Amino acid sequence: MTTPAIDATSADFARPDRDTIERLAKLPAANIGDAMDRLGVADSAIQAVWPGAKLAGPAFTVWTRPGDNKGIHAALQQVRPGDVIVVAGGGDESRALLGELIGERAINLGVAGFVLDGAARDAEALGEIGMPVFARATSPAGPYKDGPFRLGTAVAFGGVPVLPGDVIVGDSDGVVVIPREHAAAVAEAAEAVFADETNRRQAIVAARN
Ligand SMILES: O=C([O-])CC(=O)C(=O)O
Ligand SMILES: [Mg+2]
Repeated sequence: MTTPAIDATSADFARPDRDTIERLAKLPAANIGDAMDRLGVADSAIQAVWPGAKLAGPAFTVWTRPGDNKGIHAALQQVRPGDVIVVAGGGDESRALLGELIGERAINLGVAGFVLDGAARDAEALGEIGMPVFARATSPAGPYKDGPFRLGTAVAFGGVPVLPGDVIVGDSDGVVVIPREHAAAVAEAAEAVFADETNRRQAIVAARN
């Protein structure tokens, strides 16, 4: 049996409103995780591949055979500006799923960044062009380009379920996933965590002698 490799409707999923995404983008991933009962935090092995990389946006999901990036090329045909491409790559660290060439194409399309349950390469160049990429590893080894893949399905990413349109936030601590239907409530709760921690920190600093 064969199943279709590309779901033509995969870009049509609902996304949270921009205001909610912008509020989440301003918050530390740690505060967002705390606001979700410490759930929704992807495996901490998945980290920014260049220092200072940050991203926030709705998930465009890709499931791929480990080490194969045909699905990422297909996703670039359908992705919308502001989306984060979420690649469930089976945790494979042996082949880089993307590098600076895909990064440059993503800039042309307004993609907010990539989170990979897999590896990346060209990390320094990705930093120079400012394309945020989070990955489990870096490797100079290139990807296969044969498929199979799926776009726009539910995936498991770093041990966390991700549906298309869920919000992905990544910063220097790692990656969190916010369910789309809870995004506004989580933004509000995480803002409260941030305000509380800011106050507590100021009190700690004020007590310093
Ligand atoms: O060759 C590839 O497909 C991955 C890569 O290094 C790039 O996108 O620059
Ligand atoms: Mg390259």
